[in-house]
Amino acid sequence: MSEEPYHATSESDFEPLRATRRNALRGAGLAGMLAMGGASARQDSGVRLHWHRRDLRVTDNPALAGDDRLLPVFVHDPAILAYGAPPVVSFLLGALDSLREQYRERGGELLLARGDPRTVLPDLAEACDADAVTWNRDYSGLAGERDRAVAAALADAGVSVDVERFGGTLLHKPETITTADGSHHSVFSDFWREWRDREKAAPVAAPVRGDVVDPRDSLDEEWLGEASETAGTLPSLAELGFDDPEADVQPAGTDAAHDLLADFREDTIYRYGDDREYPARESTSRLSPHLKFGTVGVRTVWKATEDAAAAASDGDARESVEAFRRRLAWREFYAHVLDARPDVVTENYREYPNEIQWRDDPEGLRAWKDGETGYPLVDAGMRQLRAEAWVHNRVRMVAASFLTKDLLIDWREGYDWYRRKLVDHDTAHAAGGWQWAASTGANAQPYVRFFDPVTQSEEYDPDGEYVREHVPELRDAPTDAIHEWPTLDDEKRAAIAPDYPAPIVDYGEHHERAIEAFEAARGDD
Ligand SMILES: Cc1cc2nc3c(=O)[nH]c(=O)nc-3n(C[C@H](O)[C@H](O)[C@H](O)COP(=O)(O)OP(=O)(O)OC[C@H]3O[C@@H](n4cnc5c(N)ncnc54)[C@H](O)[C@@H]3O)c2cc1C
Repeated sequence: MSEEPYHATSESDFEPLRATRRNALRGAGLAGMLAMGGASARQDSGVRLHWHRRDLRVTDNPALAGDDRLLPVFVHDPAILAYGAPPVVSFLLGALDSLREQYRERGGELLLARGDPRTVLPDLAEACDADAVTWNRDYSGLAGERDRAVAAALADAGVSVDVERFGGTLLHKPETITTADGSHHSVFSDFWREWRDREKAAPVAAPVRGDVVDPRDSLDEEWLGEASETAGTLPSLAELGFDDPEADVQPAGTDAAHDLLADFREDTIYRYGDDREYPARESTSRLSPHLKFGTVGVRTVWKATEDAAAAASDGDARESVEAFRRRLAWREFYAHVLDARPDVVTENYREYPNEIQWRDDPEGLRAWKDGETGYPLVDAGMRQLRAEAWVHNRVRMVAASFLTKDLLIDWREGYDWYRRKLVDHDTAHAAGGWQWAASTGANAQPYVRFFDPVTQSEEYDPDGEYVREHVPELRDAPTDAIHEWPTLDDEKRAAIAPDYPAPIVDYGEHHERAIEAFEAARGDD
């Protein structure tokens, strides 16, 4: 089971890179071409190299504001791609295509390189005679480690540049919202009160024509060589080592993000308060992959909530807007937790005196992944995941609870499957969501949480609409039979939907088993 590793490395652990970097660049797309040429920079000065990562937009990007002329670059980094999967990487390529277009409209070009940023960025900074290198901060252990390594590599290469990290990914950086003793909040309600009441920055304007340099003007032709033709060439999924996604992945790019946000802000946000927990009502924003890759800025989303609140017709409508803002706060809460505890990706956040005795159950895990557990709401969610690379939050929780409590399978197995299948996979929210569902996470509740998949189905999919959409075997089943499927007798099940599986576990028995496992972990008598 693979996961973004967290190595507690410090800057001094990185080997000096200059000696090896020419070789490391060979054969790596633009980076390789850069390596083959000589390094004679043009006379242009005042160039700022901006390294795009999860901020694939030009509007509402604080790192792009300023007087220097901008040379943007994205680096396909094998160390990061190792944790990628077809849905996220396909969305990423769509987002890069859109970003490249935005730069072209401004007379510039997005440089697309492949290789180790510790070698690509110093070479490029040297080649364009950059005064500064900027990027927006990300919060995983791997990202922090990479930031330190790139800063060290720039210094080591003797490139005289200012390195500046911006906080464009969040409304409030981790160090600005803390408990009284300066540590991160582990209780969401405390965090929310403080986060909500803080003033929020407005989105910054996009750079205009003239602010952006064309690399063909900034980098010497001879030096740039073939790269001048291919600077904006996107690799294919196959070239990056990925198959096509199994799912129909939602459109990427800034236009798609802004269309979603505009529709949501005009209408859906006012029913978000009442409808957001009902998967069939399609009342959530679907912005998660855009917020993950930054094809929309969070300040822009916040501004939309201000506009919606100002236009709200009554108190209920304003409360609905507030319910959505609370979700944006969850996003930042988990990013702060990850920043403070990068190990939450692989280790329990909450300590139990004894190990939780997870079960090894390959057949149960397979049935869960394939949406064949015989629990219709769980199966609908797992099939939506494969079909759309996205799942409604309520159903993510129910499916995660089923895996970790009813099957008593380690949350890391579920995390890994979601990572491979979700288009919005985000280390912070995935670790936060999985550990919350598994009762190992940042959570104010001292008790072990269970979601009964039958009552969840009755409450949140009362007409069985969501299940019918994703589980065709149950399309013609009466609604009661959908909810009660796990407790129907075999004869009834065979008469109603002969092709849909019987439940793989008895909920009552397995509920008891999970309680015992958590009591043992807590050391209860
Ligand atoms: C087990 C589990 C795993 C999850 N994994 C991810 C993940 O990998 N990536 C991801 O973006 N979200 C994850 N979530 C959180 C949540 O399910 C999704 O953010 C949400 O369903 C996305 O749909 P939306 O954009 O329509 O959300 P909306 O309801 O419209 O919310 C707006 C935005 O707020 C943020 N948000 C909403 N709910 C949460 C939450 N509970 N935690 C953190 N941020 C939230 C997201 O950025 C979302 O796009 C997970 C939740 C669970 C229970």
